[in-house]
Amino acid sequence: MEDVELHSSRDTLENGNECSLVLELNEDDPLFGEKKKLLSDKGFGVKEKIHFQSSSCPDSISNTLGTMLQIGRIIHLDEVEFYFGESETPLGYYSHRNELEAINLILMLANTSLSRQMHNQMNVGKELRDAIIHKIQEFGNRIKEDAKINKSYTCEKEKCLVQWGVNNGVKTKLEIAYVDGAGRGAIATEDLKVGDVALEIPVSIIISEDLVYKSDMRDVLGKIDGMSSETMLLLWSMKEKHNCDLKFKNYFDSLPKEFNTGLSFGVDAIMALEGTLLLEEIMQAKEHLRVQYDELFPGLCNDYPDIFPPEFYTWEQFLWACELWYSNSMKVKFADGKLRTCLIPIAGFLNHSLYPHIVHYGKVDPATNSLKFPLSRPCSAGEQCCLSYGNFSTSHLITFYGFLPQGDNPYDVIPIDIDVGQVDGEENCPMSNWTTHMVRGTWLSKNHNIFYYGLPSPLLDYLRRVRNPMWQEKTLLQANLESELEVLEDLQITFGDMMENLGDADFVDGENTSWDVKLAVEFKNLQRRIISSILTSCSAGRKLVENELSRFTSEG
Ligand SMILES: C[S@@+](CC[C@H](N)C(=O)[O-])C[C@H]1O[C@@H](n2cnc3c(N)ncnc32)[C@H](O)[C@@H]1O
Repeated sequence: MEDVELHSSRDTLENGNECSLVLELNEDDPLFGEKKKLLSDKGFGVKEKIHFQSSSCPDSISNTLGTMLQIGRIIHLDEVEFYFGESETPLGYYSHRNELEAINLILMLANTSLSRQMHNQMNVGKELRDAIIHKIQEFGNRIKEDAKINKSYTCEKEKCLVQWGVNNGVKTKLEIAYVDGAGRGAIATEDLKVGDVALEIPVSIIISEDLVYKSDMRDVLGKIDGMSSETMLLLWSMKEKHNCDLKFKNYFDSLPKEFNTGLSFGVDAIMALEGTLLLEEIMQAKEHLRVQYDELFPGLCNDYPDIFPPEFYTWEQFLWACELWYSNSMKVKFADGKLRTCLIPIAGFLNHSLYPHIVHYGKVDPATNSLKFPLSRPCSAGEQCCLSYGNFSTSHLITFYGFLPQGDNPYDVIPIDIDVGQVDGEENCPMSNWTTHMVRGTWLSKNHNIFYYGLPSPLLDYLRRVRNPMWQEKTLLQANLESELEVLEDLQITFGDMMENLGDADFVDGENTSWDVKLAVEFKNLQRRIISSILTSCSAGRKLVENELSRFTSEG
């Protein structure tokens, strides 16, 4: 899961009856150059001071907010969004995540500004803040998800854990319930507003490397070359889960007996993944873990049987612990500035969503020495409250978390293996910095016109230059249209082959199919849907180009 930090902008205010906020692109942003150019194309600099006045005309605040959002969206673009971003999406914004980040950035600036304002400026600041909150509410209503809660599970172990947490200083506005298709989840017990803290966990109950350093494993593991603190913790948790008297008993008792991630896929599921990159991803991840296990065991059990009892350190238990850490750990930045991978009791019940309520978590508040989970959009009482685990593709979520998220995942990209870097005239190409190329479902793109076709511009520009090094711009010249046709034909061949490799569509018999085969088939169907959308866009694109080309023939 992600550690997210906001440091891309600053705020300021002016004297008099108007306010201003400053939105600034951070110079350390890895996409600084690209974003600077995009901002400039839209008429903005890397540091923009936006003025607004108290006004009886609501349109004025709304227009100012619109301008700030345009800048905020660009500031918060990640690499995938940037790659596909030129034509934005049918949603009118880049992605749900990006939109939520952009609005919350402006809210944070407005709040900070408001806290520093003179009395005569307060109304202006409040007007802006109300408009932002309204915008977030509107956005939230559009993306509301309906999670079905299964009331037949009483969640006794989970209740015990929450009670233990509360006794140890946890503050929560969530209760644990079974959610159809996602195991346990956290449900809001009251209406929660933007900025409300849904859950607060004191550092004292966070499971981090400090516990290993206090254990009898420390000296042995400390002597092993290349031993990471994550592996130490993994080995610690394999033993600790059998320790009935200890502090974290309630936590370990609440964990599933099996995790059902891609790492536990059986042979049938693996075979069902034939033709997909997920097959390779799972096989490589598992091979890596097997090598790691064989390096440590049975050696540690033979040499230190008291510290590493062999019955606790089988391959099956090692895999269980790996799945626990992959699917439940979070990276937390502590007050000392160090980032540690941790298990966090109770917070571990929060499920992932492509439309999350909570995106900024993972940094200990030094004032309270606790980890807070504040809302970036409202959550009504009875609604499941979700996190964003990070900007992950479905293949990553299946391999390490064992689920396929509901909705359109903008990170479901298919990388394209082409030899980059041999194109003449690259210095003239605005997108020449991309060293890898990819595609995703073309339904995610708004622009299906000629020269775009719902496909990413960096890829099309690259392929145009391979075909025609003199290719300059998107003009309806005969030579351009001819190379355009060739590019689309090349793509049709590449993706036609990919579709063929996936074989015929699979069907699952809901009742009799195991969880892993179901997941594998769902993933393969998703791949087919993406590739099919690309093939459809290519043929529609060819028709557009052929139509334009026919004018030359008829004119000639
Ligand atoms: C941090 S735990 C969340 C609590 C978990 N549901 C449980 O019962 O322990 C992460 C696991 O929850 C499940 N999960 C999280 N988000 C999900 C989602 N959107 N859909 C289905 N399963 C999800 C996956 O099994 C994942 O490995």
